Order: sequence, then C-alpha cells, then structure tokens
Amino acid sequence: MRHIAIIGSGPAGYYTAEAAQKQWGDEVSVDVFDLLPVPYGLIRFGVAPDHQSIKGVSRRYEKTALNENVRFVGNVAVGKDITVAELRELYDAVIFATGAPNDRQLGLEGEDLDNIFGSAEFVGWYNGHPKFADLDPDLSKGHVVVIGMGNVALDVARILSKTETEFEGADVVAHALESLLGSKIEKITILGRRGPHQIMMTPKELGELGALERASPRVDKDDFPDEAEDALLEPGLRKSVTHLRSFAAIPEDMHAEKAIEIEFDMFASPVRFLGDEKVEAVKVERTKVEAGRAVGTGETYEVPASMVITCIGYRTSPIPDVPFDERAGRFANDGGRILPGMYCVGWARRGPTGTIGTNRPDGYDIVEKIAEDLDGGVLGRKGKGGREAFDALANQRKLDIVTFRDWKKIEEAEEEAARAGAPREKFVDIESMIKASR
Ligand SMILES: NC(=O)c1ccc[n+]([C@@H]2O[C@H](COP(=O)([O-])OP(=O)(O)OC[C@H]3O[C@@H](n4cnc5c(N)ncnc54)[C@H](OP(=O)(O)O)[C@@H]3O)[C@@H](O)[C@H]2O)c1
Repeated sequence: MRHIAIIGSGPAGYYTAEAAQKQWGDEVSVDVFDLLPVPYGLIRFGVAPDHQSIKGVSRRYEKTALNENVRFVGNVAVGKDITVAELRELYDAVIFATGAPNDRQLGLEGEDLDNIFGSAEFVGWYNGHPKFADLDPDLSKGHVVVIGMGNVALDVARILSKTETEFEGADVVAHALESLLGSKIEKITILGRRGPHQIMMTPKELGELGALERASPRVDKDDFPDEAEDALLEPGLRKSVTHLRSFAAIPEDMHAEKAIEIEFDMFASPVRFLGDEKVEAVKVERTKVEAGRAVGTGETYEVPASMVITCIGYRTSPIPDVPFDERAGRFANDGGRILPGMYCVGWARRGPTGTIGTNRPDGYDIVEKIAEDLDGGVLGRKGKGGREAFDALANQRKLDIVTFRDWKKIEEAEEEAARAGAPREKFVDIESMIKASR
C-alpha cells in the first residue's frame, strides 16, 4: 500500500485524488487535507455565487471523496498543526494543491488606503470565506474602480451591479447580499492597461455583462483598431471583441435607462491612489500597446474612486520547508516536481491561469510522474505509515479533525438555512462550521 497526502481540497486536489484512485485503485490510500473544515476551495470561495452550474462540479469531487481509499481531513493547518517534514515521513508522496489564495500587489503609493481591496479579499467576502467575512467594504458612495480586465474583474463588476431578482438562486452570503442591495454605486470603471484586442475576459462572461437589469457597459469606439483586424484574432478573443464592439454601439438613451454605468477605461494604467484615510481617486497614466505590452505615454489623469478592487492575479501562500519561487509567486517546481516525494498541482504549480477544467490534466499528469518515481525507486521500495500513523499523531496533538461525514452535516445545516430560492446559506466562521459538524 502506498500513501499519498494532498494538501488542498479544491479542484486541483480532487482531480489529483481522482487520478490516483484510477491509477492504483485499492493499492493506494489518499488523505486530502484542508485548512478549513469545509472542502472544495476555489469552487466554494472563488467561483461567483451566481454561477451555480460551475459549482456543480463539486458533485464529481464528492464521488471521489466517497471512495473508501480517499478521505477528507479538514481543519488541519499544514506547516503548523503538522510540519511538511512530518508529512514526508508519513506519506510516500506529498502533493501541494493549495491554489493561489493571496492577492498580487500593485506596489503603488496609497495602496493601503481604506476601501481598497484585492479581489481575493472582496470575492472572499461575498463568498463567505472565514478570513474575509469581516471585510465590511463601504458601498455607500458612488464610484467603484475595478483594476484589471480579466474574468475576476468581470465577476466583481457583475456582482456589484446585480438586483435582488438577479441574485435569485445564488449563494452570495447574507451579510454581503444586504450590503450589495443597499449600495449606492452609480458607476464602475474597469481600468485596463491594454486594449480590446488584449482583453482577458471571455465571451460568455462578457455577454452576461451586456444583459444586466440595472447596469449598462460603456466602451469607447475610439479604443478599437480597424474592424478588419478582428479577423486575425483567435476565435474566443474575436467573440469577446464582438461583445465589446456591441457595448460601444449602445445608444446614449439606453445607457440613461440604467442606474449603473460600467465604463471600460482602456489603455489606462494605475500610477498611485489618492485620499487621506479612505481612497478618493486613482491617478492613471494613459498607455499605448507596443509589441503586445502596455507602455506609458506620460499623459496622466485622475479617476474618482470611493472604492477600489484590484483584480490583477494571485500568489500561492509559502509553506515552511517548501521551496518557493518568489518572483512567480508559486512553489518552485519542474513540471510539478518540487523535491523527491514532494509535488504540486494546479495554481500552486502553474500560477493563477486557466479554467477549473485545466486542473484535471494537471492531476493526471502528476500521478503519472509519481508512478514513474515509484517505478524508478525515487520514493523508496517500502510504503510509509500513512493514514494510521497520521491518526496516531493527530490524536497525540488533539487535532480537531473534520471528516467528510462531518462536512456532510455542515452541508445539510447550510442547506436548511438557505433563504428561499438559494441553494445554501454558508457558515462564515470556523467555529459555527465545527459546531454544525458535531
Ligand atoms: N467564469 C470564468 O470562467 C472565470 C471566472 C473567474 C476567473 N477565471 C479564470 O481565473 C484566472 C484568473 O483570473 P484573473 O481575472 O485574476 O486573471 P487574468 O485573466 O490574468 O487577468 C488579470 C488582469 O489584470 C491585469 N493586470 C495585471 N497586472 C497589472 C498591473 N500591474 N497593472 C494593471 N493591470 C494589471 C492584466 O492586464 P494584462 O493582460 O495587461 O497583463 C489582466 O487584465 C483566469 O484564467 C480566468 O480566466 C475564470
């Protein structure tokens, strides 16, 4: 019997557990650890609460989780409750699937002013992540600036704009829903340092932005190159550009019918944040794109801002004893191999790009590599103590472990507490989660 520890129960973690199960069947025992008492990581805390069909992928992970030889070990902080060195003593392979939960910083003056948040914080707040439940963003004033032109920026702009009817069926947590519905936002400026032909937003999500009840997207016609150049774009990007062109063609009287304007300010790079305690404006430099890169033109202006959300990417949390690539913000690895017996998958391996499905081949690939390392003798000829040995240590340390069965009780309690039409009302603090699990 071989023993595998997967650290992180999000998409990367569960696709890897699934791959291991398929590869070795009863010959392997897989423990999937999570810092929190609840599984699924990005699916629960990152995917937008109004995108329930995407969240449905957790049913596939549940199938894996319910296998005899796979178990969920929640509420365990690796690096604190148990060290990486200890895990390596207990398991033949330790795989980090910890994602990229920290916001990248712009490194600009004024970035620590009040009411400036990174998207991990803001998305975590409306998705009920215990770390960000108390964020308390001030939505009582009119102009939000969202920095970045990727799908996270789109999620944030859409969630800030939706009406109560549009939130039907969403699992946005109660504290956030109340605050969002009481917001006084009139304008959202999406700042992108490049242009329409470099946008990272995908067509389906851009289409949703064009169909909001109380918000209307505005794009400047002058930002586009000649229409003939659209034909040179790859099909996905071409569709996104078609959406942007349709936004640019919205007549003024139609904009006027909507309470919120979502303005795309392209070729605009943030320079510094202005304000005393709270943010009041963003100083921006006009850019042009040269060889695909944004280059400053020296022309600057100010965009008023009562709140700022930066949506510019994420970094993995370093863990003691795991080599880290500071520049890239993820574990130092060679195709997922970190050190003999230590691996990484998903965003912790590749950085924060791709869809949820991108993690699936990652999981299968690392399992193949572990199989190679097993065959090559890299992981020793004899299996380690695994599950039993971990349980002995956990008992000794009095770790309060949450099992998958415990999680199902939390899930049931969250489903019972759901408001009409919503799938669940999430617990937003660890204590309540644990209480519901007992
Ligand atoms: N519904 C969905 O399918 C969905 C939803 C959410 C997220 N996702 C995926 O999750 C991944 C992460 O999404 P994301 O939106 O965080 O990342 P992203 O797609 O990489 O977009 C990041 C944006 O931030 C900008 N940016 C980065 N550094 C900047 C700086 N210093 N100043 C100004 N702008 C800066 C980038 O501009 P440049 O392009 O110029 O670098 C880009 O527009 C993506 O693969 C995304 O597609 C998917």
